[in-house]
Amino acid sequence: MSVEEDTANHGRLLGTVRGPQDVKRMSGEELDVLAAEIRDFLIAKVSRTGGHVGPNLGVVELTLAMHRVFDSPRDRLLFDTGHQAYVHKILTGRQAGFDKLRQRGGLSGYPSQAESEHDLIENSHASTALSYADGLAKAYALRGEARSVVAVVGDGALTGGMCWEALNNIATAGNSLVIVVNDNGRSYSPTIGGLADHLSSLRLNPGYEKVLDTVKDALGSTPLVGKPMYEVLHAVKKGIKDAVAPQAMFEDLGIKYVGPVDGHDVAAVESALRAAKNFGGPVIVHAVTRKGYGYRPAEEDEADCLHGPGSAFDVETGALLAAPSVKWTHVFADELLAVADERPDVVGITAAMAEPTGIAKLARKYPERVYDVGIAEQHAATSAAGLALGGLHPVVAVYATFLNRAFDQVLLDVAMHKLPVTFVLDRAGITGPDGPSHYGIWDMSVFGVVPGLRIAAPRDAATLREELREAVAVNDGPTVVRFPTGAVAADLPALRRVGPVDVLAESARTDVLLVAVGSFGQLGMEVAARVAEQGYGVTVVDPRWVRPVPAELVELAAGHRLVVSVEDGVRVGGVGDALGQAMRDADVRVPLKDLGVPADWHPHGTRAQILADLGLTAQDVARNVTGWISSLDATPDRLTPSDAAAQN
Ligand SMILES: Cc1ncc(C[n+]2csc(CCOP(=O)(O)OP(=O)(O)O)c2C)c(N)n1
Ligand SMILES: CC(=O)[C@@H](O)[C@H](O)COP(=O)(O)O
Ligand SMILES: [Mg+2]
Repeated sequence: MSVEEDTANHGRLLGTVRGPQDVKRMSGEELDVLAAEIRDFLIAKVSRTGGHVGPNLGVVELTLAMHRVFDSPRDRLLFDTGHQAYVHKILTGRQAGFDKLRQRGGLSGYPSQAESEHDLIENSHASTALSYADGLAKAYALRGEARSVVAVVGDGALTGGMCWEALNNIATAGNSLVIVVNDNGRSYSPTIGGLADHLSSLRLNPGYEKVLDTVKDALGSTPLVGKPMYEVLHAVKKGIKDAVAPQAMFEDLGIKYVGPVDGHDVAAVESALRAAKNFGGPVIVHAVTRKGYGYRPAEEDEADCLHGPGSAFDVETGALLAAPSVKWTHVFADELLAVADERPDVVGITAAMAEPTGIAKLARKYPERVYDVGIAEQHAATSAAGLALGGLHPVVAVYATFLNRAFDQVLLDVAMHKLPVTFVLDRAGITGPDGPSHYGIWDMSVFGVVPGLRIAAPRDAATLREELREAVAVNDGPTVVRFPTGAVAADLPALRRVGPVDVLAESARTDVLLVAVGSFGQLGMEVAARVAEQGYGVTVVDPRWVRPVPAELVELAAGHRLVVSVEDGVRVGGVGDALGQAMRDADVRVPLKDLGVPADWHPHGTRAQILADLGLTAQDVARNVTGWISSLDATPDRLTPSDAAAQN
């Protein structure tokens, strides 16, 4: 089936859209049909690949209006977080790519400059778009370029501190700039905080609740997929008005406010955007939308409106097709609850991701002991410091990649004060579909330099439970427990423990000490088996607490001919690097090879694919180890201290 045929199957009009200019000349009726066809397309495609179906169903009309009012790429359209840019990609000639959405070599789930001149921000971390917009608008003003800058920012992203730093500057700069607040009332779950309450007070304009409910009921009776829903959407075009109301919070900042406008009415959004475009200064257009709009399984998904199913899902129900598995997150959630039952001082913090991080389980039993701070990881870290100063032991659960932005807070607000805060980093290491800005590969290097901070990397469920308990038992400094995405690794019992270090395998020969960090424990066992076939003895160890490097690891190194470390984190400054330094400090002159992730922007794909691309598989590591140890045989004069000691 050709791309045209495939696209046409999702709608006659959609098949004619090759770029933004094709939507500029469409009539209102055609736009309603196109919006329905785009929804049909999104549901059909993303249900096969997984992805951010809920957020994108909520911005169909919004994105159509933006591309009709502005001239991308001369005018710059920015998407905060970027997970809601699928419609933008559909309108900018990338419909054919959706069959390989978020797959290696296929379409990124976020804007990508390599894909299109229409894309700019590739970082999937929230709350950055307004800062980019401020900078861009200043550049165009200074260069005398009459180009519009439009930034779409979600109500969730707006709870991030950077947004307010940007708004403060945007107001002062006074440059022409359009900020579209895509207000669907949710991050994953309902957006928290005073700002969210303020936005909802605007949304509660009686005109909107009634009309949106009418739309919802009408859409509810429409077939989910297939025949376009335009007659229903068409029926609501009339009767929805822009409500241009002065808004103290924003206007006092010096930023004009337009809205709230119904974000599902192309004409209404267009008129608001045109007004904003021509205003000659910064303007906020407050668009009220529904996450998952027009797709009942998403609209009715209490947890997160099908925010981002990680894989294929059933179109009729929205349920994932893959068989459920026990995830690292589930093990953490269960153990945290068990700890909280015993420790009334233990509290939880989430940055708008209670369900994805497992903290929601604690919140369901102890709602008063869990704090959702919004998408505000910096605040989460220092608020945790406050909680600790108040005599509690906070557990801050975030994805590893998102803690990067709170380095200063962890270093100087938590660690310098030697405060008992535990950071649980889910999705540590290579994750896969979300690509480079989601890879949690920096934590063991970046936070490994923090004085007094200890990092644990469990290898399975048993050690996750054990190391979480060890972490919350530490009361003289911060701790980190980090684990990867996906199904938890099978339990891997230790033969014996040397200090904090678990010995997983050993042999009569002590040729190689293989330091398998965290979930690479199983890989280490497979490597040992492969290398043993070549006649060499491998001792496989799991340090468990990887930073600072345990002294016992250095002692074990001294008894071997070669040390190899392998970690799901960047090499530079990683565990292997730190072990090498510790060995040098102890004058242990055994050759060390440290394997890990190169510090680079690695493409999206599956976790397994990316690790294979990086040579982080048992087969590749075994081949390298065998090569290294056999080359040592070939150069007997290069004795190691252990060999020399053995000769005396
Ligand atoms: C710094 C950071 N923290 C957490 C996330 C995870 N995350 C991705 S989308 C999202 C919710 C965004 O809500 P909103 O901005 O309202 O956009 P919507 O999905 O509602 O369109 C979150 C928390 C992130 N991308 N960046
Ligand atoms: C956009 C974002 O940051 C999250 O929605 C992310 O896509 C979730 O990833 P997981 O699928 O690993 O929960
Ligand atoms: Mg939102």
